[in-house]
Amino acid sequence: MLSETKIKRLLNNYIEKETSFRFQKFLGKGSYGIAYVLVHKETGEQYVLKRMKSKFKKKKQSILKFKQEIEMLKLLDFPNIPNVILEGEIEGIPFYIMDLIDGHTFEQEIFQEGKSFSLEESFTILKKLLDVVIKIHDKKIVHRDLRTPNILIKNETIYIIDFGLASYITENAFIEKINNPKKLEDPRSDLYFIGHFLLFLIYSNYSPTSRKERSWQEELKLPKEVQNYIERLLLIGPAFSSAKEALQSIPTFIIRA
Ligand SMILES: Nc1ncnc2c1ncn2[C@@H]1O[C@H](COP(=O)(O)OP(=O)(O)OP(=O)(O)O)[C@@H](O)[C@H]1O
Repeated sequence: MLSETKIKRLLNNYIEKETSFRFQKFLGKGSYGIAYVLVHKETGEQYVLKRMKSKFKKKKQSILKFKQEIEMLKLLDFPNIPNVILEGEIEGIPFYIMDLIDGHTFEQEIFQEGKSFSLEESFTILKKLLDVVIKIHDKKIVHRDLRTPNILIKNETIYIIDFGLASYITENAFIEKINNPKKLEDPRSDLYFIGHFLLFLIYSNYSPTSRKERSWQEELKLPKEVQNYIERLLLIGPAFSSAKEALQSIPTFIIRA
């Protein structure tokens, strides 16, 4: 079997000899892939290399899924999504090089930096996020993993990474899998995740007043329009039909002009 150490060495040799990049450091490991930071030999700019884990080498479905991630990133050729610079395969292990987004994930912002966001700031971020998500849905793609570690901010601009769980939008998916919104091949899967993301932002500014377990509605005591809005994202209330509708329905009093 091809070990992770051997594939790392082969990939290292290939990158060093055949491309304009060199390995700099390990970045992180997910369930399917491993990511490294590369440096461009001439410009000194940093990039990210992501490769499939070698244990999936014989799994056709995993290889197809990994290649689909690359195909989607190439389709999403706008600035809020990392650009694919190069793609390839070593010993049957697909990999690709993309732009490094030199910002912070919202997981870092909230849980490491201890940042808190007011209701107005949370909705300003939501608005920017929906603008990007509308463009993704326009390409018939749904991300399906819009959580705080996959949404980044850099100089007030929002970026989305990790399309490992993304799918193409399927007609009628909403009716069929309404009970499992995370897996929906429908824009409303993203809206459901965005509802949770928005709650993380709002909770960053909340200090518990009681030890009792209470629902977010009871704890946050948000204005009724805001609560209804979040309930619609979370599919507790009537679902928005699209990210565009969710954007247009943001309660106007929250964001100052
Ligand atoms: N283009 C990028 N720019 C900056 N950081 C990135 C970029 N792509 C990935 N990362 C970071 O690299 C780390 C690993 O990412 P990767 O997508 O491989 O794993 P993951 O998010 O844990 O997911 P998966 O389980 O889907 O493989 C994460 O900490 C992520 O924030």
